[in-house]
Amino acid sequence: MIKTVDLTKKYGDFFAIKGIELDLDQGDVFGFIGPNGAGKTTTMRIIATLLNPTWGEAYVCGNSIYTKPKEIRRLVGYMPDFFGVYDDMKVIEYLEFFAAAYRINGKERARVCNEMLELVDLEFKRNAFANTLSRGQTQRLGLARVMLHNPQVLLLDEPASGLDPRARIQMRNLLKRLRDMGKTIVVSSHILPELADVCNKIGIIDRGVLEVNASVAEVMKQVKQKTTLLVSVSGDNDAAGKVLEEADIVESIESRVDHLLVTLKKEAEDYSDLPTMLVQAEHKITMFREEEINLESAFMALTKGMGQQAATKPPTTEPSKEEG
Ligand SMILES: Nc1ncnc2c1ncn2[C@@H]1O[C@H](COP(=O)(O)OP(=O)(O)OP(=O)(O)O)[C@@H](O)[C@H]1O
Repeated sequence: MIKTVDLTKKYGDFFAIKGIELDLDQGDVFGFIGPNGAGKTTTMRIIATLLNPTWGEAYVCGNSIYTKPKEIRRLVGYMPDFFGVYDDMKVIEYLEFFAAAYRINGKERARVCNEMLELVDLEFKRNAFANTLSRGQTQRLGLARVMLHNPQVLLLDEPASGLDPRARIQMRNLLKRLRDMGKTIVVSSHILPELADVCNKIGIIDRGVLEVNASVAEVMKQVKQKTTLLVSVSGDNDAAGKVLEEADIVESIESRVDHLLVTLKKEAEDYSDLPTMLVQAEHKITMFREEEINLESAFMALTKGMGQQAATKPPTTEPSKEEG
């Protein structure tokens, strides 16, 4: 669906992105994570055919950015991180304006605009002036706009930035809805936890280089150092702890208010003997599960040291030509 090969953009001697290789299938939701200036926008704009790379290739549904940009624009909905809305336009007029630009006419235009307002939960604002919307509502209106021509691919540049927690949740739910519609989505963010439950693949970019590119499950495995189990029994947890201490795979046991925190040795893979040991010692197990990985700390582990080394200063002028 989306493929990039050695995608590189230079400004003078400065590499905004360097050798980016993506391979996304239909229905993939790719969380594109990285600090400010890492190269997320540059990559997305190239895929959207709004910016030429210095070298490398990008394809959307097999169409090359060099030879089939028009086809790509039909297939892609690109939402930039910042976009303006016109001062004197109502929400519905704003959508109708862009629907007309996509040559959606007559009854079809009214139908599509209403459908999009419904999709992003903005029907109640249909007659409000677009410039009076909150940041979250504006972002949702932006999404409605890029969905008007029913693109298969969505490139969303930081759709949740600047939103309060409630609006972030609304945005995340909306992304899930788009995912369930089968869209292929690239969505960028500074932070992994925000995207982890929406995405199936994750890329972490730092100073133009894609440092991590894997499924969410693989990324989690990579950051997971040791397995920790949460265990409790109906009687004396500490007595149960004594039983588990005997197992070779157990590294340490800590007692919490109502459960034990059992950390396994790094090499431990199978811990199915542990509940058996408890049962044989006549303990009744009330809880036995793996502690979920904390996404915040996973992200910190993955991005340790990123963005700290001073990058070569990019020139302030735009030396290469842009189209669109
Ligand atoms: N026209 C330009 N001229 C010179 N340098 C540029 C130009 N556009 C982008 N850059 C540089 O390329 C690098 C990547 O920028 P990009 O906007 O892709 O990062 P980003 O990951 O999207 O960052 P943010 O999260 O802040 O939006 C940055 O160092 C930026 O300053």
